[in-house]
Amino acid sequence: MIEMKQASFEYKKNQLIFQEVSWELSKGETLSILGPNGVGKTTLIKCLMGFQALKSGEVLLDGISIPAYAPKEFFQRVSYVPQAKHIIFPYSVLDMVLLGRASSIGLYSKPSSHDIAMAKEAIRKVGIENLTHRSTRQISGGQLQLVLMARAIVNQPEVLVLDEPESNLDMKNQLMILDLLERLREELALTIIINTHYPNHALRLGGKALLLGQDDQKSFGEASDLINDEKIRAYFHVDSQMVEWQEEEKKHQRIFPLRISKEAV
Ligand SMILES: Nc1ncnc2c1ncn2[C@@H]1O[C@H](COP(=O)(O)OP(=O)(O)OP(=O)(O)O)[C@@H](O)[C@H]1O
Repeated sequence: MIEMKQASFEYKKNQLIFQEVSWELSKGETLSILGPNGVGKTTLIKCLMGFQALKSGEVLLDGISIPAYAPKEFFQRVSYVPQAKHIIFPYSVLDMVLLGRASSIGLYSKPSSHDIAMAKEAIRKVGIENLTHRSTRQISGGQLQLVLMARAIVNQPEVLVLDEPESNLDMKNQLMILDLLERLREELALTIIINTHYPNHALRLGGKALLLGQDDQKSFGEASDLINDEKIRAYFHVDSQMVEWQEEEKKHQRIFPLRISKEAV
């Protein structure tokens, strides 16, 4: 459904950020992108969204290369959720979510009752109806992240791309975001691509993972296979301990960082 094929990118000539990265996702699958700071995760997401042009390789949506799509169609089908910390405008929650309808509303028109109904439905889906008329300046970071998620789903996209949506949130809000992603995936069959610093969030979300590391390291596969003590040492230079347990017939895995690996020093 969406795939990256042999993708390479450089900001400066002959300084590759990533090289020949490939992965593919079916409809309704999740991809977690993991790797140390500065390795190129955000850059890869920018290339995926077409905000940066690849040096070589391509991104295909339903087998068609992104530049072949009219931007309006592409951005209706593939929606991006930025990190909440970058939002500074004093819009109400409803107006912020309506911004997601901007491409359908037209430059000089007012939102129709249909646009407003869609915005309210998106607000309901993420569970923040009580904030509808609040200013986005007067809500918490976790609540703002939910507003941005409502804005991203207002056009009923097929793919949701999120750049570290849980990074500045406390434990409860992190779990709220993960629960919401799981619910949206179930209810809307959304394909989810998430850039995260938390291997445990990738394990919790399940599906696929892409590991990016230094010296052109890269691995793609099932999150539950890929995330293990050996890979955490190789990619993050940290010794870790995987813990597994059974709950309601379901096997769970979480990985705990123990110390900086001696092998890496
Ligand atoms: N606009 C830019 N121009 C030049 N170099 C850039 C630009 N943006 C990022 N870089 C560099 O590209 C590399 C990858 O950056 P990127 O932000 O993609 O990494 P990341 O894995 O998302 O990092 P983090 O986990 O810290 O968010 C870094 O070395 C960064 O300094």
